[in-house]
Amino acid sequence: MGFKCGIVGLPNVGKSTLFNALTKTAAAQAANYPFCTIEPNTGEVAVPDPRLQTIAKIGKSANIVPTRISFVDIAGLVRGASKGEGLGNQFLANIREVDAIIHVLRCFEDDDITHVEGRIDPVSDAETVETELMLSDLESLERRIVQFRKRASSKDKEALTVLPVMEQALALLQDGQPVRFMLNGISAADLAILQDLNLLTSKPVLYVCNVAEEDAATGNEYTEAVEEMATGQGAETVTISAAIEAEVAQLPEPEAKEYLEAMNLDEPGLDRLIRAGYRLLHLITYFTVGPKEARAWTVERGSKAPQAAGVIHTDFERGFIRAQTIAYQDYVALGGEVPAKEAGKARDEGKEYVVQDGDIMLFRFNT
Ligand SMILES: Nc1ncnc2c1ncn2[C@@H]1O[C@H](COP(=O)(O)OP(=O)(O)OP(=O)(O)O)[C@@H](O)[C@H]1O
Repeated sequence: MGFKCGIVGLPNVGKSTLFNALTKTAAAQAANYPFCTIEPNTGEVAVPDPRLQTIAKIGKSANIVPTRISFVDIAGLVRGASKGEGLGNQFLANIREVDAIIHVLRCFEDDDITHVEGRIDPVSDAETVETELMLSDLESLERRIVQFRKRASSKDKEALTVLPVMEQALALLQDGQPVRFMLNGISAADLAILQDLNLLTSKPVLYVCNVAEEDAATGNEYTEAVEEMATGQGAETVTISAAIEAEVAQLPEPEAKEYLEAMNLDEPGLDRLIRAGYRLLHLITYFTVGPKEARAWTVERGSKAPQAAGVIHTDFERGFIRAQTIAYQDYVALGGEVPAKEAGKARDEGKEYVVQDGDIMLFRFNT
């Protein structure tokens, strides 16, 4: 399916270090040099989900197959990017292709690592990046809206439905606010229109505070400032030390655990980040369980059973008849498929069933 989170931020804030850790590869070079990430690098990562181990144990599955999402390491942005400064245009084009934004903010001090603006101030950095995105959206929307206004005045049906959404987005941008602020409570129809406009600031955002090793468990004054800003926007924040994560990612399991314990961390920050990215993309997981494998599958929140079946195979969607569905809690509490069936907890769901996070599903279909 390919749901993508783009890793965005000023140069030298730790984007590539984080991306490397995420994908456990050296594919994206980390170096103390602005613009070292020139081509966008995309990596797929497994979504950590402890429920998968639990159901695999109950279902006596030989293999565990997690679901995956993609991260894209995007070149650093500088002030003026919307006017083509730095790698401006390329940066903006790359953001256009992702579904959500992981905005990395430098919350660590290190005199050896250049800060493009010469001082550590993550809130101001966030504003710099956001301003460039808003300027780019403003320019593209102002250009496009002229046509729509003309068409709407001659009662063009499409223009009449699209224009109010455009006007609302434009008003926000002119007021110095990102378009995502209109997502709260938006109707499904307007959301579809907004998504078609593909504005940079309409994408959901998650802030990552990249801190020094010693602040990984506790955060610091910078992360507090970022949290306050994020809370005001209704956005999530994840505090992580990209430098530690890059090291942990290289270690074998037992050593990684010891290292994390020594740092007072109960799990890799990356696991928290991946799960937060998954939520940001409005994704949920359903499971299939059998002797061969226990497997997690990704669907968008609100998907119906046939769409979920289609993630496994298009034939499953085309020939969908029904889905035997067991809630995760029931599957675990009752001890598997057979006892769940005996207890009447295996429901037969039809085409209109909206899949719930954690459902254990078995599809019946005609080919
Ligand atoms: N939490 C951290 N603590 C200390 N140093 C860090 C931390 N995270 C990253 N660094 C260091 O900061 C430098 C810049 O990191 P990196 O190359 O990942 O930045 P970037 O945002 O990808 O930059 P660019 O946009 O220029 O590619 C590297 O030397 C990296 O090791």
